[in-house]
Amino acid sequence: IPKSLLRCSKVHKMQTQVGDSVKSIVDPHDIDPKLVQNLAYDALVWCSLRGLLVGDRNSEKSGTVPGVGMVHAPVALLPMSFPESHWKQACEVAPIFNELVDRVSQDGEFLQESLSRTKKVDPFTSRLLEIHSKMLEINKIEEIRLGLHRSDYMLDEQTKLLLQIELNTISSSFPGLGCLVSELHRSLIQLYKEHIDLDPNRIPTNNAVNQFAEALAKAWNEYGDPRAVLMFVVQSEERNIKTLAEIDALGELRQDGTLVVDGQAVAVVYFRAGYAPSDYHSESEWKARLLMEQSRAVKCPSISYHLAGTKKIQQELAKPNVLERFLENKDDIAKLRKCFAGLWSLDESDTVNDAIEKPGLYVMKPQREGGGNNIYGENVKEALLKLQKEGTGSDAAYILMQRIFPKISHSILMREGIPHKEQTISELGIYGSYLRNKTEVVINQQAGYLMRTKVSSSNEGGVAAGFAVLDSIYLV
Ligand SMILES: N[C@H](CCC(=O)N[C@@H](CS)C(=O)NCCC(=O)O)C(=O)O
Ligand SMILES: [Mg+2]
Repeated sequence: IPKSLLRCSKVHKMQTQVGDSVKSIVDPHDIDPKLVQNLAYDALVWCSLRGLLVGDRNSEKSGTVPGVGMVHAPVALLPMSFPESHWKQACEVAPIFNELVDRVSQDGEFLQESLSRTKKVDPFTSRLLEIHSKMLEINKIEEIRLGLHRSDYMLDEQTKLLLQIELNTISSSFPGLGCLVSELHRSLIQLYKEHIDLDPNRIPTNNAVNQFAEALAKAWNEYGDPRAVLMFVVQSEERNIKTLAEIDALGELRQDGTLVVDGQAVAVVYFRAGYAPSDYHSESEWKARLLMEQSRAVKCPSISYHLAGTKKIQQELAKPNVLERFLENKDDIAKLRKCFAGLWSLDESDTVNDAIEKPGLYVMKPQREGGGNNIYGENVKEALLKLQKEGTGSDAAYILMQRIFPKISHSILMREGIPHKEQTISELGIYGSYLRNKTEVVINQQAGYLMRTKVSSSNEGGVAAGFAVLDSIYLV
């Protein structure tokens, strides 16, 4: 570190009482500006060398030619402090949520019944349900089931409750980049240990990408055909993998149920697309989805896993006595219930009226994935009044959820090479991997984490959507 820095005063340590021990955490906004510049520079070099990169929206070549038009991923400069007790709680419920998704996925009647009114007013979810119905009609059994989930939480400041935002069962983003951010922060703290009094070991190890890859590989192994491939389904303009349209054009189903695409048998289909209406440009994509679902290939997710991850199912599972339908262990049920935020259908008129009066306390959610779809603040009131006026039953396309208010923290967000001091809130995602073959549970584990930090004034969260940055956690 340049000598000039060594004269910097030690970074303020903000003493905070956590439980009975005094822990020191650094307030990033107190860090000497010169030190911030050096931290930022070293962080950018690290990102460049270690592939903590994303496509650069400003470069027209980005996304077409490998390695061209990249920029460092939007990251926080230092990790976000997070209570160790809540970290442990989030890790502990991961395998229970994995098992719940699997049990729910096997209850076709529950899925169809819970989504029956949504089916009438939400064309996209209706198409998914049609594929699911077809599978029920042919009594399709998915013997090998693979789930690569991410359960997202916010820590409610007032109640200190860790509350689940949603459980993603399809295309759970950033297992790869999330691991790298933990390593970046550990390296920076190590490098600047003379100036920043933090312990790199308080950043939990994050092995999400390897654990996801291991689950995909083991699913391929369970399928049992060494010549068969693992196929990623992605949005167009990506390569070496397939879009839904290509699968329709190149895919076929053999008599024995083997899925063959472009002449190759497919053992595992891993969806990193197919979760949004925009992924289905025509009937071609829907035919591809059905073709894959009808096949023996292991789908990640299957149509049932996909439906089990809808907000409507999340809301139904939060109703009294519903978890008891799927899980036996009372302690497990209690652990899940403890992290359920308020969740209501729009049939509950008291709640709807309260949301019209106090819209800021609610989030209104359609059955959509991929970010940018939820309704906040005054827009909740307008949307509810509009639905009441229309009276077309379209309210079944939405759920209402308690708005969670996490603690506002100081953070320095790196965007396009520039550090920005911001007031932020964060959302912790815990990855879970689950692999089952008939009655054998081959994998059921917590598989790393993703911390996303965004400017506190922003309603939407997504990193890809450009609101949040990738972060890691510092246990306090
Ligand atoms: N391009 C697709 C993006 C897939 C996607 O949006 N996934 C949802 C869960 S469904 C998600 O994880 N959203 C949080 C990521 C963020 O904050 O931007 C991919 O990566 O496969
Ligand atoms: Mg989601």
